[in-house]
Amino acid sequence: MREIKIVWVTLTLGGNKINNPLPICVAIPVFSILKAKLNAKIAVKRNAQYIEFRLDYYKKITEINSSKLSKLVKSVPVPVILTLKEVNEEIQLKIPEQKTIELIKKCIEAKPSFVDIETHNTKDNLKLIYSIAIKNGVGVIFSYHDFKSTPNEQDLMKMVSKIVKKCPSLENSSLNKSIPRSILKMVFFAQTFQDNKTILNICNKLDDLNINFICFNMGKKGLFSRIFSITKGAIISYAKLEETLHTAPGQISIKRFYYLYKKGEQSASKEIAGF
Ligand SMILES: O=C1C[C@@](O)(C(=O)O)C[C@@H](O)[C@@H]1O
Repeated sequence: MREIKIVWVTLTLGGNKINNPLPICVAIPVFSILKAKLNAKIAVKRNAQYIEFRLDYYKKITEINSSKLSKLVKSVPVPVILTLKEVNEEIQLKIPEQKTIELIKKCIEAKPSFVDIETHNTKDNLKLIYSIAIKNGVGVIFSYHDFKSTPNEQDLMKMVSKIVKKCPSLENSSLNKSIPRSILKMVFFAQTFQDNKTILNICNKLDDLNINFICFNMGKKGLFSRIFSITKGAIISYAKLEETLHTAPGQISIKRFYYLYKKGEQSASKEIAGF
């Protein structure tokens, strides 16, 4: 029975089986520094390989300093990603682009493994952040989010080449794949289960291009690609710590991520597909 399950995953995905631990990043909304540190520690105990601190949830975000940020960075023994979204509808937050850039500079001073910046920022700002980050030994994740839909494969590939041109460092990201300094992250919203297939095909293409990438679907119907993009070359996928701590639609807990990844059988796929 067990063998059948494993064969099913291989046949369905045609990808690589990832051995334990899975490259999961647990995204932690930072409501308070103390709580965020505690939650990050729990996530690491549950086998998180990366921790993302979402600073846009912090009430006094505009006053945050690099000593507080460095407390977050040092709180766990795994690579830390510091980021903030300029618009967070959940808590009605909107930060102007220039302020976001200032805050990301502060994040870099705290020396995380990565900062994560949205690709809709100007090319000059993306270049500026990348050059400061690299001087400080910090990697950059260039993020694109679509919270409504998943474009078709052709449009997605057009989008990839546009973003790669805007963030030129991505073109060279393959030079040192073992120490990624520059990662392309593209996250979409699945309206149908078919959108997962589109995204997994894009993962294959990005892998062929030797780009360090993260790519999956948000939303309930996007669970399949969230879980299995890592078998298609995506270097990280995202989960939450527990129910109340979500930072995006369709996130599941790290425990459930492991459970569904390991289950990998047809019944699981039905569940993942939201049938
Ligand atoms: O980009 C991502 C992925 C994410 O949107 C998710 O769907 O899990 C969660 C965000 O916190 C993170 O920055």
